[in-house]
Amino acid sequence: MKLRIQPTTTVNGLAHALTTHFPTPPGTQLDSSQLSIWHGPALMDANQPLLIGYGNSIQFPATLQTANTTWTTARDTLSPTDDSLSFEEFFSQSHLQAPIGFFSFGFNQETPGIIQIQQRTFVQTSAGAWLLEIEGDTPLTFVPIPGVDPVFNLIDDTQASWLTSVTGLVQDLQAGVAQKTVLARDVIIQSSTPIDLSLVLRKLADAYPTCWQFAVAGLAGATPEMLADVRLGLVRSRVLAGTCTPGNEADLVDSIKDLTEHRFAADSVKDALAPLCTQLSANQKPFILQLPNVSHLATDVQGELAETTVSEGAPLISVLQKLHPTAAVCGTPREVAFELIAKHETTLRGRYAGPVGWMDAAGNGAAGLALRCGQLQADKQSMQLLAGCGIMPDSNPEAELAETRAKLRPMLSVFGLVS
Ligand SMILES: C=C(O[C@H]1C=CC=C(C(=O)O)[C@@H]1O)C(=O)O
Repeated sequence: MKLRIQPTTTVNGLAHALTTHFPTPPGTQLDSSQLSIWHGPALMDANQPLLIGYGNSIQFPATLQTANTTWTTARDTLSPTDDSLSFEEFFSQSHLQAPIGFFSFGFNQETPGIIQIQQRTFVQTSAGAWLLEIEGDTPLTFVPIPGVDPVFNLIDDTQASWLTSVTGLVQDLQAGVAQKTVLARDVIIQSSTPIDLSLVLRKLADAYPTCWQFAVAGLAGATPEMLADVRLGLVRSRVLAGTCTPGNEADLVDSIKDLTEHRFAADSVKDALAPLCTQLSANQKPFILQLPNVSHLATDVQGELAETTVSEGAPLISVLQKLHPTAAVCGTPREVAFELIAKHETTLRGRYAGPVGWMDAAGNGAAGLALRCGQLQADKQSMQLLAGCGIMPDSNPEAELAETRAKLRPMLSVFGLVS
């Protein structure tokens, strides 16, 4: 297949990019299941590209373990058209290797993930903007705008069973089975009309500018946690664990429970990255990341990747294979926590809490942790929203339940479902 790359007009943010480069015919909206987005702030000194993909051209099922070969197959299907910028010219302008793909992997190996290169991909970096389009594909398709305003309904019937699960897990933790385990629960949003994820992400971008907005194959949200940004031989990660409601940060920095919970998560990242890096640094003490709905203890980690990590396959994938699942979404020790999740959690995580992001042909890119998000269902009118908490031996189940409510708030607000 052939790919045409052309410079295009730069835009001022996500909303502007969508209206300028993905205009819909009158009376239609974008089909949420065909939309991929990556948008968000710089992490340390690494600016994030703004990426929007539409039209599911090249789609491969993949797990993190198969991702290297899957990505090589996917990217090698494309060569430039005669009237395209060459891939070398595109690289010299953007520092990205064409083509560019989106991915989203499951929390566990059994869950199918996806790698895809889309029919039209808009790419904007600090150096300019480009459109990457697969030649000769069928025309892009859109869905009709319903004639009536949507009505949203929330089904939140997991609170009681989750409290029971947390109580059982706390007993196991107090008995010394593990030190920390993350437990998640879900709620369902039902809409009277097809959900427009482009609108959802525009609202999240406005309300949560310090988070990374993402959408891949119907999984969409705004995550505050960067699992790994891998570019130019460097890896950067933001680890979050330990949470309070805004205004209670002074207690958070003194809470032994939260500091310990955070240390497990930060150590899991540093320990996984150390063998892959020649040099690794991190904040000595966690800092506070303030979001509108919650504040977190945060640690930023940065490393120089060893030559072997960079030269074998896609470096981002190699890093993710070692990192995932960190103790921010699984627990400590990892294998025991994984078993405790299987024992106590009744939620189907799917791709929630897995890596989600983008990658260029050379395997550089970024993966956020798919948190504060929802999965669009097959009917395109309902979404499963998920939120989890790091449970410790001294966790209070009611307080953890309140924390899930706070973590669900960004997505619920978009639908007007919180007061
Ligand atoms: C698992 C989630 O959050 C993780 C990330 C930050 C803080 C967390 C906590 O304090 O429990 C969790 O480890 C979620 O948002 O669903």
